[in-house]
Amino acid sequence: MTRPFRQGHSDPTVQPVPASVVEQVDAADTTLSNPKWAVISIGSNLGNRLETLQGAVDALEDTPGVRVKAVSPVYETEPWGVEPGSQPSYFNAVVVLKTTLPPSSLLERAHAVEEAFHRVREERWGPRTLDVDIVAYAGVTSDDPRLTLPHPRAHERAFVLAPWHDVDPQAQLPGRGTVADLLSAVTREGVAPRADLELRLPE
Ligand SMILES: Nc1ncnc2c1ncn2[C@@H]1O[C@H](COP(=O)(O)OP(=O)(O)OP(=O)(O)O)[C@@H](O)[C@H]1O
Ligand SMILES: Nc1nc2c(c(=O)[nH]1)N=C(CO)CN2
Repeated sequence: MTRPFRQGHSDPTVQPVPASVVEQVDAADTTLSNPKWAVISIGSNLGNRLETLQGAVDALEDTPGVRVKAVSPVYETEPWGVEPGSQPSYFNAVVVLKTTLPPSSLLERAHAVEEAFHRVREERWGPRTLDVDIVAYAGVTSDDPRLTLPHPRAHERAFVLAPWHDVDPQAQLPGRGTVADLLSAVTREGVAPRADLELRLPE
C-alpha cells in the first residue's frame, strides 16, 4: 500500500531548515549570479616558458565557473628574491578573469594547473615550470597563510604590477592603492616587455 505524501510541517521526513543554512545557500546563489573578478599572476622559468604560460591561460579558461577576460603582454623578468644569476629568467604575465568560484576553489584550481605542468616544490622561490598565484580576488582581504589576499608580495613585484597595469591602468590592489602608484614605487629593472611574444586570449 502506498501512503499519501503529506506536505508541510507534519511530514516527518522534512526537517526545518535553520536560518543560518538558508543564509549560506542564498549567499552561494548570489555568487552564482554575481561573478567576481580575480587577477592571477603566471610565471615560468623552466622548459618552454611561453608554451607553458599559454597552457595555463587555456587551463584557466577551461575551468567551469571561470571566464578569462584579459591576458597581459609577456615580460621577461629577472628572478625576484634569489641570488642574481642563480636561476634562468622568467616569462611572466597576468590574467584577469571573472569567476563564480570562491577563492579557496580558485586556489585549488591554480594548484591543479601548476601540477599539470609538473611543478615541483623543492625550495622557496626555486625555479619552476609554472607558478600560478592569486594576486587579488575582488575586494577580499585575508591573512590566512593558505590563501592570503591580496597576495602578500604582489605590491612589491614589478613582474606582477607592470603586466597588470598594461591590461587595467585603473586597477587597485585592495588595501594598497593603485597599481599605477605601486608600480612607480618599485624598480622596473630586470622586467622587460617581450613585444615579440604574445599570449592568446581563449576564444
Ligand atoms: N594569494 C595566494 N596565491 C597563491 N598561493 C598562496 C596565496 N596566499 C597563500 N598562498 C599559499 O602559498 C603556498 C606556497 O605557494 P608557492 O609555492 O606558489 O609560493 P611561491 O610562488 O614559491 O612564493 P610566493 O608566495 O612568494 O609567490 C601555497 O601552498 C598557498 O597555499
Ligand atoms: N621574476 C620572477 N621572480 C619570481 C617569480 C616570478 O614569477 N617571476 N616567482 C616567484 C615565486 O612566486 C619568485 N620569484
